[in-house]
Amino acid sequence: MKGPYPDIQGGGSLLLAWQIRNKRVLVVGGGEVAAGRIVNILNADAKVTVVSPRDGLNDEVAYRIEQKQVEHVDRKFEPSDLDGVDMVLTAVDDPDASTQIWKLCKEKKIAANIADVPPECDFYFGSVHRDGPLQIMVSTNGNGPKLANIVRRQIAAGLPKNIGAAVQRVGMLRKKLRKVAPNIEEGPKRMQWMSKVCEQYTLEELCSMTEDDMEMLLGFYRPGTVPSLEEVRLQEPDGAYDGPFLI
Ligand SMILES: C[C@@]1(CC(=O)O)c2cc3[nH]c(cc4nc(cc5[nH]c(cc(n2)[C@H]1CCC(=O)O)[C@@](C)(CC(=O)O)[C@@H]5CCC(=O)O)C(CC(=O)O)=C4CCC(=O)O)c(CCC(=O)O)c3CC(=O)O
Ligand SMILES: NC(=O)C1=CN([C@@H]2O[C@H](COP(=O)(O)OP(=O)(O)OC[C@H]3O[C@@H](n4cnc5c(N)ncnc54)[C@H](O)[C@@H]3O)[C@@H](O)[C@H]2O)C=CC1
Repeated sequence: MKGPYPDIQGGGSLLLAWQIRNKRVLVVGGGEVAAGRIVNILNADAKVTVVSPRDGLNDEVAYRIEQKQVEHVDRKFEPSDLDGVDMVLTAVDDPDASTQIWKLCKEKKIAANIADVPPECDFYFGSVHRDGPLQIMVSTNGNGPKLANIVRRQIAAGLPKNIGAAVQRVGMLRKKLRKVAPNIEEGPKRMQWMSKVCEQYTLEELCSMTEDDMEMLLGFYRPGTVPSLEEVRLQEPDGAYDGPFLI
């Protein structure tokens, strides 16, 4: 019999938003695959070290090194490279080296992605769409990386143009709200109010919210009710809003 709870499908992977900021990531190899990995982890503000002989670097990786976006160790991998490292990504054209690194990572319990050996990966990369603070990742769980890319681009094409900006504005408002209603016991009401703002305002309205609008809106803060943005702006002393009601 079908129960009231979600069915378990199994066989998937756990998609998470890993907070790797300021953690140390070791990239072994400096070719095309490494270049893609480096973009992903720099976008998450990690501290990146690339171990790869200089003559094997592709142009993009060489550029990252030259710009000091990553540190570079100009030689092949050595086990001591794993000291103090939080995550390892290998992208080398040498299966024996990959396997050696994977074994060492297992011993040291360091999470690793071994680009050429899916069964040895603790996690896979996915195809990621990024728009400001919004990220959308598509995974086919190893079945079809190119298809992941195609699905991701299709999803991105269907998104509202200003969705990233709306997310950024909502982030600002949530931060300010926590200052206005900081107490833990206010949590459920605060969350309901925030959900209501997101549902009630259009994306255009969310994007257009200035800091003055936010301060004024929060001045109205009463759990359970959300005034329209028009009402909020009418209260602003600097006449920030000159819509139809001001005539
Ligand atoms: C398992 C996984 C482990 C991992 O690397 O994390 C893995 C493994 C392998 N990929 C291979 C090939 C290709 N990979 C791409 C592209 C991407 N690969 C990515 C992820 C993943 N690749 C993980 C599973 C993700 C999932 O299933 O959803 C993406 C999504 C993310 C990223 O790499 O950052 C990125 C798109 C980025 C974007 O769109 O933005 C292309 C297309 C291209 O290059 O244009 C091709 C050629 C076409 C094809 O094969 O589809 C091969 C060699 C196969 C062989 O030798 O035949 C292996 C090894 C194997 O399968 O044995
Ligand atoms: N997961 C994925 O999305 C994909 C994985 N691959 C696999 O990833 C691997 C790397 O691919 P590419 O970047 O295109 O190769 P590449 O040949 O462009 O680069 C390999 C790099 O590894 C370096 N290297 C080799 N041995 C090393 C060692 N012992 N220590 C440090 N650096 C070392 C080389 O100097 C070079 O910079 C290949 O095995 C390929 O089959 C390929 C395409 C996609």
